[in-house]
Amino acid sequence: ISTLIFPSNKLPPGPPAFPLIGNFLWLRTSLFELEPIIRSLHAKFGPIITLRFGSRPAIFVAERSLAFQALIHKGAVFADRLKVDAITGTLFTKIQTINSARYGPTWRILRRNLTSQILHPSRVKDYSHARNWVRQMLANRLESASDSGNHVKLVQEFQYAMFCLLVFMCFGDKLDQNQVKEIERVERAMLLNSGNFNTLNFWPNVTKILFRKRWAKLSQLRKDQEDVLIPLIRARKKIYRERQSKAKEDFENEKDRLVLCYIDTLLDLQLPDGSTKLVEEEIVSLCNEFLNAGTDTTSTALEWILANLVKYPHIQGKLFTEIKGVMESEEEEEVKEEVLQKTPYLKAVILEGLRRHPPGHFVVPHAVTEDIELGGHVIPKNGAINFMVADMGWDPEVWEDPMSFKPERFLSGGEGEAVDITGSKEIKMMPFGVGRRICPGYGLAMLHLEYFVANLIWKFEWKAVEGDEVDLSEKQQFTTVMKNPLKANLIPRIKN
Ligand code: HEM
Repeated sequence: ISTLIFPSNKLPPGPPAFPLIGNFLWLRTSLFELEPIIRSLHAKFGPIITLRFGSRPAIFVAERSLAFQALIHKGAVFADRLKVDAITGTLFTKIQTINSARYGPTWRILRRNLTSQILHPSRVKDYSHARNWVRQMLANRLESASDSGNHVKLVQEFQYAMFCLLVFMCFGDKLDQNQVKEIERVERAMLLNSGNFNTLNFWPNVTKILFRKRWAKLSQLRKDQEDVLIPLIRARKKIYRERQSKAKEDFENEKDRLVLCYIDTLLDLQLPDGSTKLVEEEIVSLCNEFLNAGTDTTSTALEWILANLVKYPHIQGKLFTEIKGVMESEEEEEVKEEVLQKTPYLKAVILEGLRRHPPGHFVVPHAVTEDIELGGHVIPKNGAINFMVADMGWDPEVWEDPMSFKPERFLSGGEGEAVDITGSKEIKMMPFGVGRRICPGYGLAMLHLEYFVANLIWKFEWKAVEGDEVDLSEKQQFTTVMKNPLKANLIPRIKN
């Protein structure tokens, strides 16, 4: 229908579409596989192109100024998501998640709850003891593995550490290792299979017959998640309600002192219609989002950053010297969060990691609330709009020798000095997206990256394994990860 309203010459240009099935490219499952093809189509057709996936046009924007016009100037129009897809519509509850909610009152309430109750800097500070606990645990696990001469799968250790942290913030308590592993298992199973399920969204009535087994697996994975998370939600709800009834009169005061976890904030959340509260299945979906959004992305970034520090020992040396300069003594075990404001080189290393290796090479697809013009073309309401995050951070017009890892570019006099990653004045890089849908967790993510990189470098000297040099090739696995996972020799620096 949109083709009738908008003749295809008004849409951004692209390869011709086949009737009915659309561009054959949709048959490929992951955007990552399409990335080089999309890049070559940009070279041919320009910075904004259209591909057809099924009946829906997919627009790809590769230029920083166009992304700025869309996400900042016309931000309110470009902040929507596409209508609930078949998978979420069939299996999950109507609310879904912040990420998938349409731009409107429900999205606003869910997002504001997360940002003001959990991700607010004062609340984040309340969880510093949890970060210290996870730091110790990670360091111990890495140390005992390196003592035994085994090369641990570092990225799995990072994932587990981030999971412990996010589980703590979600459920308000340390869970034992088995419980955390169980949550990690059901969450990762869904995440790693998500690529296989994408095809189910095309003509669900047909795929329900053609891909019966895939649909059954999807239902099973969702059921596994509910089986693991619902008992934890109920247990926390009991604690929260008991405290509520015990201290009825001064509950409000107690609430101020109580460190709220994500579940607590969801239990009494009022939805826009004023009366309804979230049901358990909806809370499960929001927990899934919280746990997944903050673990895989951060552990992927950690692996890329440490890989570069192993590959370039002079950068690691410079970083260690900076950290040493802010520590009170060489025996001090923890690089405390308070000193992280005094480490500009550390920040430069993290930013360079996110620029050169953004965990997501595309933002989550956006949609527009109404048909709108961009770059002389029409962006239609039924289209999915993708922004090429990696390409923005590799633009040679901004970044000198963009594919090299050079943290110095973020220091005084460099092209990235005082870069604003929220892109509110100009987009130079956008690892967290920009505008109204910008990742609400970016402050927490930056803190986690700075804290863990600083502590891991303070604790160990990271050296390449002889004959097994660091390989920076990429592969897609929900995020863009190292094709050959990082291996390193970890030599403890501090003798306790
Ligand atoms: C290095 C770590 C992280 C990276 C690179 C990252 C990146 C992103 C990106 C690119 C988006 C999509 C933006 C868009 O659609 O335009 C996003 C959305 C989101 N992220 Fe993150 N993220 C990270 C960590 C976190 C953390 C720690 C949390 C929370 C605990 C989080 C929660 C979310 C949520 C809820 C959304 C959906 C926002 C919305 O649609 O309004 N992320 N993130």
